[in-house]
Amino acid sequence: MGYQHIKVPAEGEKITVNADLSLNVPDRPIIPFIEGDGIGIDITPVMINVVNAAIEKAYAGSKKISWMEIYTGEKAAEMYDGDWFPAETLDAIKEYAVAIKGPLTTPVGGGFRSLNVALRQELDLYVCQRPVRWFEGVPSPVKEPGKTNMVIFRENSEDIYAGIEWQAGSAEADKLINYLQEEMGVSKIRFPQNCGIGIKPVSEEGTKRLVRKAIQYTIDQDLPSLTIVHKGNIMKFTEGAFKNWGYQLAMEEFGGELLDGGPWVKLKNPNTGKEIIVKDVIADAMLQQVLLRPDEYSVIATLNLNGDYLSDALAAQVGGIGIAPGANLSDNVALFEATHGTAPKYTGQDKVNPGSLILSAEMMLRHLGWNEAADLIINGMNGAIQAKTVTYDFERLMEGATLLKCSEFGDAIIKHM
Ligand SMILES: NC(=O)C1=CN([C@@H]2O[C@H](COP(=O)(O)OP(=O)(O)OC[C@H]3O[C@@H](n4cnc5c(N)ncnc54)[C@H](OP(=O)(O)O)[C@@H]3O)[C@@H](O)[C@H]2O)C=CC1
Ligand SMILES: O=C(O)CCC(=O)C(=O)O
Ligand SMILES: [Mg+2]
Repeated sequence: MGYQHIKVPAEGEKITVNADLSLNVPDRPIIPFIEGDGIGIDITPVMINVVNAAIEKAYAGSKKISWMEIYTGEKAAEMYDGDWFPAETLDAIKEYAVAIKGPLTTPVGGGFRSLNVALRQELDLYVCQRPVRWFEGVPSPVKEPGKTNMVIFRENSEDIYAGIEWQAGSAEADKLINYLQEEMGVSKIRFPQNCGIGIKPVSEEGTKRLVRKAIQYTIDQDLPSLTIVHKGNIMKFTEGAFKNWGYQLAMEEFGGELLDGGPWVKLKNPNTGKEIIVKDVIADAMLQQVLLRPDEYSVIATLNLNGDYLSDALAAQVGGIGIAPGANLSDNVALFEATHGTAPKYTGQDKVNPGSLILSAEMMLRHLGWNEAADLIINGMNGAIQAKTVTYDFERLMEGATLLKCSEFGDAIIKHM
């Protein structure tokens, strides 16, 4: 495919996806990357350096990534005459099947909609997978951070988060409010004049495809439980339905049975014969559960907005969003990205922690089956942290630590591989 601004590397081949959704990964795959806005310019080059070093060390030149820059956000707007979201970026991600991105700016309360959400929607990346684990030595506000070891499966395509909303005073908001009042008998809109309004779609199909991935992950990783997190007591037909469909799926597709009459479900891991408990917790209670009894939770399946909140809250328990990785997944495309945003006040200072994006790349390497390189990244991260050579976010909370710049922390990871 010919691109306008994307330069396809001369060397390298495409990753392709088989009918059974497994990947064919050449030894020199072309991997598209979006540098990202704000601190993207600091962390993305460091991530690339660390990944290249890990691959070189693991495979001594027999494998190598051909990086291909693609554009979204501020950099795209400059290159594509004000287009923040060029169509060829989407084409490239689809064509190359695996990509990684830095964070992108989203204006609050107006301006364009989130480019991050748009990427997930346009590519139907319906799973946002965010593992939360503690690295020994990382400073944490909790007493026993090692007890926090969870993987969030956040529904990534539906919910109030999808941005279907109209501004107060707009003709569209007035029309919808009028429709709700006149046609649907709604009398509970407290101040119908000058009232913004949003829509929260949650479907059976959207819920089940997310929960299916979460249960499969629980089975594949031999984990003890899956917790459905929802606010179904209040939003009965969206969040409550998410819970019900989740349990239903566990029973119908995974052979689950009610535990002590329900609603919890137990199912057998077909690989290990061990029991997996599928349970649910209401979202507000979950925020205190994860602090008070973190070791009772393992895999979490939740809706889009809950998952957004829970991701940052859980990340804080293990050291903060500076080391919180993630993946956005469809059945045939994977786009890896950090949990945090553009942290604009730190842009270009070579200061922030590149750990989140590096660990997102570590997930990407496992997705490719390049586990040896992924393991080296984990070794390097452990080594750098245990040597107390860390970026500002950890250094300010650690006794006797050495403050490193963003790029120096990347070098420290490479040194400790
Ligand atoms: N997927 C994406 O691309 C995302 C984009 N965003 C967008 O990013 C912009 C900024 O959002 P904001 O709410 O400030 O959230 P951010 O996640 O960008 O930053 C919030 C705070 O988290 C800490 N932090 C973030 N990244 C790092 C890092 N790499 N290392 C160390 N500390 C870090 C900093 O804390 P401290 O001040 O304590 O040092 C920072 O001020 C918005 O436009 C938002 O929409 C937000 C989330 C995800
Ligand atoms: O798109 C954004 O600006 C925010 C996204 C976000 O916070 C997230 O995905 O965790
Ligand atoms: Mg977020």
